[in-house]
Amino acid sequence: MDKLTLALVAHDAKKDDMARFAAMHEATLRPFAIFATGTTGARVMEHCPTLSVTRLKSGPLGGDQQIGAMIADGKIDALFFFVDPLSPHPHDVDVKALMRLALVYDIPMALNPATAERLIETFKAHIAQEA
Ligand SMILES: O=C(CO)COP(=O)(O)O
Repeated sequence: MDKLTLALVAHDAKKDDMARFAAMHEATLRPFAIFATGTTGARVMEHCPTLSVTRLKSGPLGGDQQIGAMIADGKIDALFFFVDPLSPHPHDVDVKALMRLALVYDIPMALNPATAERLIETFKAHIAQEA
């Protein structure tokens, strides 16, 4: 089976949650190819030294769009996007475009930690199947 590719993205107020989530599931995430927007990727790598994360541009500078383009190209198998619903974002159109493409291409998308915890369980099953 091909290596699955995951995308990690978090708004500033949710980066602690993303770092915690990635650290808690570091062993599960290790076999996957991981792409992240710039600052999210830096935080994840800080907390998870054994993960290899490809960092794209920061979200407001085009990172969300880069991940969206990867989704459109069929290169992302699941999106973990911890969204802050309480703050305005200068690149809100990009945020919406990223979520929209995940919907258009029907890839699993976790927008909060509660959903991410459930989605990651399905990847544990995938790893077990491969072993
Ligand atoms: O802005 C983002 C998502 O919309 C995330 O970008 P950073 O990970 O670079 O902060």
